Amino acid sequence: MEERKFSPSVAYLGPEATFTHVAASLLFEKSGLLPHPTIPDCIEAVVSGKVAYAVVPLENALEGSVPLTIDYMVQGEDLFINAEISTPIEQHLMVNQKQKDNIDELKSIQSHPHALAQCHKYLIYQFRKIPLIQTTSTSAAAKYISDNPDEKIAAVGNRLAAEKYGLHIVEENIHDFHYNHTRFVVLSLRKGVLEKKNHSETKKTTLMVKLPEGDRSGGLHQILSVFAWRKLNLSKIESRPLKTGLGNYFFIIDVQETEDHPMMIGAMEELASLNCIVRSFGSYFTYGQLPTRP
Ligand SMILES: O=C(O)C(=O)Cc1ccccc1
Repeated sequence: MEERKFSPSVAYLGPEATFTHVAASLLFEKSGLLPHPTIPDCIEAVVSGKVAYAVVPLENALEGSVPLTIDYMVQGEDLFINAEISTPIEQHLMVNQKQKDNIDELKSIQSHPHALAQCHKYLIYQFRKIPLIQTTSTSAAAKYISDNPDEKIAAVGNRLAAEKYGLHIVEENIHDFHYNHTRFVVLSLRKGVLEKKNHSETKKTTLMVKLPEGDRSGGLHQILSVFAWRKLNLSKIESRPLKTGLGNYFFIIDVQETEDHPMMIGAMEELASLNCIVRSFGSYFTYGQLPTRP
C-alpha cells in the first residue's frame, strides 16, 4: 500500500508547475500546496504562521546557492529545516502554440535567473542577440507566454509547465551540463524531522556560524579545526555577507551528523567558547533522487 503523504498547508514558490512544486509534491499531498509568487513570500507565510511549512530552492549544482533563500532563512529567527528534497533539473525551451512557426522572430526569452544561467551556452549560441528576461520562477514565465499568445516570447522551464500551460516545446534538455540537481528545503517554525519512506540513510545538520567582531588571522581555520579533529564531515561551507559592512561574513555549514551527537554538542560548545555565534537549523533527512557523480 502506498504511504499517505502529509497534508498540512505548505507554501511553495509558484505558480503551479515550478521545479519547487514538483519537489514539494514528492513529500506533501497536493491539496495542501499553496503557490506563492516569490521566495520571501513563502518564507513570510511560514514565519507568520499562515502555513505550517514552506518549500523553497536552496542550492543548485550548477549555479550554487539561492541567496534570497539563505538571507531570508537567516533573518527569520525561529526557522528550522525539517527536510531536504533533491531533484534532477531538466530545462526545455517552450513557446505558445500560436508562435511555434515563428521561432526566428523571437523578441525575448524569459525564465528564473537560475534556469537562464543553466542554459547560458545554449541560449547564447542559438539566440545570440535576443534579450534574456528574468522572472520570479520558470512557471511564471511559462504562464506569461500562455496568457499572452500574440507576444513573440519563449520561456525556459520544465515539462510539467509546458503541459500545464499548453505550450509547444521547441527544444528539450537545453541545460548546458547534464549534472544538474537542485536542493530544496522544507522550512518550519518547529524544530522537527519529517520522517517518511525513502529517506536518506543518515541525517545532516545545517549550522550558521558568525565569527566574533574584528578581523583576526586564522579565524576560519579555527572554525574548521573544531570539526576536523572531531572527524565531523562537512558537505558544504559557504560565506554570505552579514550586510553590516564590507568584509563581514557569516558561514553556512552542512555537517554529516545529527546535532544531538556528542561530537556535535562538543563542536558547538567549542565554537561558542571561541566567541562565535552558532545557530542550528536542525538535523534532517534528504528525499528525492540523490545526484550520482557524472
Ligand atoms: O523557478 C522554478 O521553477 C523554481 O522552482 C526555482 C528553480 C529554478 C531553476 C532551477 C531550479 C529551481
